[in-house]
Amino acid sequence: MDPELRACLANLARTPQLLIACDYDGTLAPIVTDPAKAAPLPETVAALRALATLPQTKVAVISGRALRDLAALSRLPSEIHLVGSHGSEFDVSFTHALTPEQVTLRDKIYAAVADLVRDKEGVRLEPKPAGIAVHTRTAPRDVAAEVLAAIQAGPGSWDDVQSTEGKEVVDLSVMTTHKGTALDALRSQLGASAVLFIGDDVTDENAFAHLHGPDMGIRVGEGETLARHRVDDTEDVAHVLADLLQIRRGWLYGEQSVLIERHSMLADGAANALVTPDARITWMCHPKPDSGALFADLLGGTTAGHFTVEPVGGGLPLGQRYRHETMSVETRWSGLTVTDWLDRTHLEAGDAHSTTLVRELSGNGTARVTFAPRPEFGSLPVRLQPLGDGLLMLGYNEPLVLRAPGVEWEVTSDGQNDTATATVDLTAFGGHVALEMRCGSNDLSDSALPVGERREGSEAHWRDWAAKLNLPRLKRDMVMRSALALRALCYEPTGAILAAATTSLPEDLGGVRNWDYRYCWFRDGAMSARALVELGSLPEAERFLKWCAGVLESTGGHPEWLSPLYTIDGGSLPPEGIIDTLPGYAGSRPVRVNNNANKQVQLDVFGPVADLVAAVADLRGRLTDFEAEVILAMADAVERRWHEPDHGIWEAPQPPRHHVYSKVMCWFTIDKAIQLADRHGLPRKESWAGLRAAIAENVLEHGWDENLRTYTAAYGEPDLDAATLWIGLTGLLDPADQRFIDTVEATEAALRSGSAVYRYKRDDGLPGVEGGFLICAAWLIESYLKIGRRADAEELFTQLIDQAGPTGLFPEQWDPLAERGLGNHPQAYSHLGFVHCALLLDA
Ligand SMILES: O=P(O)(O)OC[C@H]1O[C@H](O[C@H]2O[C@H](CO)[C@@H](O)[C@H](O)[C@H]2O)[C@H](O)[C@@H](O)[C@@H]1O
Repeated sequence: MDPELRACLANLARTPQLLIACDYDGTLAPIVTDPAKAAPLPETVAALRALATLPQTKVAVISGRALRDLAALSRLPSEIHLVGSHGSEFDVSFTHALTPEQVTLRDKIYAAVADLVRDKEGVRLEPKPAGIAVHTRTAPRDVAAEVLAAIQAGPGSWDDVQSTEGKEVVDLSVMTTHKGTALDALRSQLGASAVLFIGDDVTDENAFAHLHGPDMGIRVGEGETLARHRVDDTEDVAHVLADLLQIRRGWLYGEQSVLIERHSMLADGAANALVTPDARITWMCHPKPDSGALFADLLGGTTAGHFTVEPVGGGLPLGQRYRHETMSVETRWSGLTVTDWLDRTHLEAGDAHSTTLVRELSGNGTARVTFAPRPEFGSLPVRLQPLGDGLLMLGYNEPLVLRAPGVEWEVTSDGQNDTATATVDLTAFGGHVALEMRCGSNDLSDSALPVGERREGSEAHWRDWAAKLNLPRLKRDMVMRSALALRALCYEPTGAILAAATTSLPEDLGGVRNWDYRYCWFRDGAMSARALVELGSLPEAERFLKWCAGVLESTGGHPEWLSPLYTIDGGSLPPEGIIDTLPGYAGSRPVRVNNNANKQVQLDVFGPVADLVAAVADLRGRLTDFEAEVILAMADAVERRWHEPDHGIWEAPQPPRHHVYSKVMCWFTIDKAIQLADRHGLPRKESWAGLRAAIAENVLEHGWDENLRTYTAAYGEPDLDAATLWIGLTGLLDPADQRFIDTVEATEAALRSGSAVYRYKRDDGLPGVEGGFLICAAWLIESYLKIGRRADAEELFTQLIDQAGPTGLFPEQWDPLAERGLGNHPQAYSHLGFVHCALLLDA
């Protein structure tokens, strides 16, 4: 196939809502002498049928034939829209749409044509609901010319009669529609974002004339045309459709869905990036981790942007690992090692806007490098210009260069975007090449500090930090990796902590449970910082609490009005949106940005923050003024709102309920405030003791279900929730109390399935089924320990270990049947749960 045609098809295949419309005779079916015997090519039918079953893909045939004849001849299934009579007949009851005058006129045409062609050798008539086709293909040439002239001078010239000439046919109709108007109607009816039209005849030119924007037209065979592309015959059409099917299917379902947990994260303390087990940068946002993606291959395949290094000879890597106690990742093949890391130099100089991704290639092999940045999730077409010691990206208002001295690039375009490729013989470079993608810079010159020194400096940051941790003996290295992952999710410039590095990795493969976690939740952030405090590191918690204090200020003295989450800068999130040009991980759509949960009421969020303040004060031995302000604000918020129903920790888009977990966390907040007053001199409020007792009494009475003999998810409702375990984990209920033991057992029975612990099983109003939550497994492990079931705790912990990817990172969830991770990655919840359990079990 012509490469330009293929490139355009590939672009078209990536439109969110595609309409494929084809003419019938001469396009799907080869032209034959007898119109009643025109059958479509079987390969064409197979491709059309398969295309029509794809999501976000519609198929239509727009023919000059009567709809009834088109259906009978083509035998196409009902999911393919058929339009007959040159775009007039959209359904079989069409004849009823003719006015009595049109019926009279059509019958007059039938009679006149019958008279004109009587005794004319080889001329065939094909009556249609709104007119008639006069075929001359089998007539002697002189007879054909005579009949054509007579028709044109006769009924073809009458008022309100439309005469259309095609291949050895003239069509007379009392309707004035044509294929262009039919295409317009289909486009709006089906909500197409782009259209492919394929046709072979003069009548198809009306459809080509109505194409615009990202649409594509293909003319079959000879003849003047408005279509931009041309193929020879109906067999070529079959090839085009088969190719389109393959490309679109790949795009919709994910060309290569690397298991979520197998991705490793690079980080510099502000930015992050994900790398696949075979050294493809598959995810990176710029200028901030919650900005638009520069590489969104993870959610849209290679066309959504990637940066790949591979050996020219191909083959799977020998392995991949983090360089010891750092956030640098090494991927090794025989003769080629790729070392990926994010340079901290700018950040340490106070520049949080710039990010440098360094990819060091070493060895004696030959590597192929493909650089395909696609800013803003691929919505900004870019050009790449070789310049000096590298490449300059054009078409993006953020400067970006790739420094690669001595590397020769070949730049190709797919019509929209440029891609740069290079073959690098490492021996010719002395065994080492450094590729530096500098985001936020157009400087291609050599840095003051050599790459090796910068790597040393960046790695020393992580190593020095890790060296100060109090790590357990149990699974020391994995806990270290979890700690580093949590540290890497901390956004140093503001102190915010991301819930995860990604958006829209699915909780249900192929489903719609895809959310954006690149923000800072009070709950998740506090729990993350708390886990690091448990490991002996205070700065992340101190910075996070400063971030909290900043956000609190923005409530104007109303901490009870806090949103559950904010941007990493402490701002409110814009409304949730969808990137409909991305097909999603393994076809899991939609890809969402922002998160509407920020408008929910979640009254539990004060508890983890209060717990963090208490842990920080205990470790430091003192409470600072701004931490005191934070805890007082949290206690005030609880006092004002604890009695209200809320949306709860899991953010289901459902009416608020009196969630047991939220009430428990309100109790926890006051309990921690009292503890801080006792231990660290926090000014005590008289009301706290009574408030704490009132909340406890309320939860213990209303959260209990006597029939089920368990605390449930919400007052008066029978569904269970793993978060309810916190009734015992906080100490609100003595873990030795039979009601807690019963709750643990009921939770295990209802929500645990093998190695997975589900958060709940109730219908949450969303389609699809999700995996077990790793953090819920951690809560159950802690609960087992609290009720003296150590062996069960150890067993579930071992199962949790198996859910980590090869470089030790955890996603949000686990599918115990498919044995694969689900949800955003790496997920702070999962890592903090793992750290906490390892510390508990190590004791
Ligand atoms: O819009 P189309 O689907 O291409 O229909 C246009 C006309 O196609 C048919 O006639 C043509 O195909 C016949 C079978 O191959 C051939 O014998 C004839 O010469 C062609 O003109 C159909 O019979 C007409 O009604 C359509 O108007």
